[in-house]
Amino acid sequence: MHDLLPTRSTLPLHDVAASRRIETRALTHAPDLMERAGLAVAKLALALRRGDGPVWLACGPGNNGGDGHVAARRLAEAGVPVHVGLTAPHRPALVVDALLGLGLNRAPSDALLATITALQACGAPILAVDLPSGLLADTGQPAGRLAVRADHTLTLLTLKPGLFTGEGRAYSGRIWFDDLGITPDEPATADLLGPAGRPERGATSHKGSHGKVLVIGGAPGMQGAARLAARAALACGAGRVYVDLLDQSPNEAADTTRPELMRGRLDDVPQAVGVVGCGAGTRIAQHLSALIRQLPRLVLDADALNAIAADAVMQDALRSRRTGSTLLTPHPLEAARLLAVDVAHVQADRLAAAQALATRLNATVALKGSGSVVASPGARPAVCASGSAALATAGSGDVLAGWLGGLWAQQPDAAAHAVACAGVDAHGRAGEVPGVLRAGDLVERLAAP
Ligand SMILES: NC(=O)C1=CN([C@@H]2O[C@H](COP(=O)(O)OP(=O)(O)OC[C@H]3O[C@@H](n4cnc5c(N)ncnc54)[C@H](O)[C@@H]3O)[C@@H](O)[C@H]2O)[C@@H](O)CC1
Repeated sequence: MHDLLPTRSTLPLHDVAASRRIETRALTHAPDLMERAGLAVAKLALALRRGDGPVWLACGPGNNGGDGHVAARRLAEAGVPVHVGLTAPHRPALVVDALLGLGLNRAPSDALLATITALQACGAPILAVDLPSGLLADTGQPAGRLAVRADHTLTLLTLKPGLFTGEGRAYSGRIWFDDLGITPDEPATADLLGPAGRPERGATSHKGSHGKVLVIGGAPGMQGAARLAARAALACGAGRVYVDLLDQSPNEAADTTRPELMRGRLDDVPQAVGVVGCGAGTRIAQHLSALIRQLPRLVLDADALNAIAADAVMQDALRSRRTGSTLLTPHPLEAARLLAVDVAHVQADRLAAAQALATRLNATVALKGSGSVVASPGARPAVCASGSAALATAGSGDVLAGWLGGLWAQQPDAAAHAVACAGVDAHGRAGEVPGVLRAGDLVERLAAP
């Protein structure tokens, strides 16, 4: 059993169907799985309980509840007072939520909601078994109006996508994992991203070795967005970064506080990685067709995505680009516009929405938000477990787009999917601070070795 985040390597995620298949096969040679699960829960409960009161184990009707009963027996054997039931004991030292796990298949009944409310109100820390009860394992959405908000979740046998995307991080608390001694014999449904190294900088390399980025955006009043993207591309290590501001005479400096940045246009650097759309407003629409046609590698963000959502011809142009050469970085509302659905639909199943968009536009999609999803046509999707609410701030998306452009410039042979996975994870890790992170400071944190 170990504390899972931050991840140290890329790990497999398995959805409910895959987890069930793994479990069924494992049971043929390890029939004591539930004993192993219950023991793991008891061990963690011992470490987490606060005070001498009883450990309250709220056990549901299925095997999740079964894990809870085994844990209760193990705790009692260790001399720990336990209370098994659906109503709260006096001053519990810990609550073990073993109401529902993988088997959740409908909105919780009123009776179940009452228990969830009681365990939430009793004041003790909550340890959820496998999943917080009421949270859907595949999507990270509550099945009804309430799910348990756990302080800790010990997930068993497999890692479920819903712990890491959608609302998963808000409900799961600190995530622990015990594989119960079983190696999954089933392909991952998705990857949980681990840290990726930075592009190598050879001892004899020069700026020409590290590629070019062209940032196009910054309409009236929104130049900061394009400048943040450009600074991020520069901080990432791109050899040359050019900015085409849509609100400036070509003779003005790109960014007076960053003299390393240059002015440039598509015709000046036709082979650059394009980072298009940051603070671009509606003006970007008139440039997009040429950019989509000409730039060999393209990161499209913000207003570029909105313009594409509104133009079927542009969508066709995007589809006809070489697979692996386009990277879209929508937030959920932008993804919803591109898919012609509402945001709730996107958030209800972020993995599915990102995959649908990737297929529809023949592009890699980095769907932002808690548990960013990277999806590409024909590739296994990835979920990013890093990041925090500190990133919920103006400009952090511009920084991501620029960072992705900078990474790609240095790895001309990389497909968009690999670039997106590396960049999204690095951005998330740099954003793991308490409080709020200003986007300019995020660039510096990303750049730090
Ligand atoms: N079988 C085994 O040996 C193992 C089981 N494990 C545990 O087993 C769990 C899965 O067990 P189950 O498949 O029995 O599923 P659950 O225990 O999650 O729940 C299944 C039961 O809950 C009911 N239910 C579903 N949604 C409900 C709702 N909204 N309101 C009220 N009742 C609802 C179902 O009708 C069914 O009776 C895993 O999450 C994990 O905790 C793991 O520990 C691995 C080992």
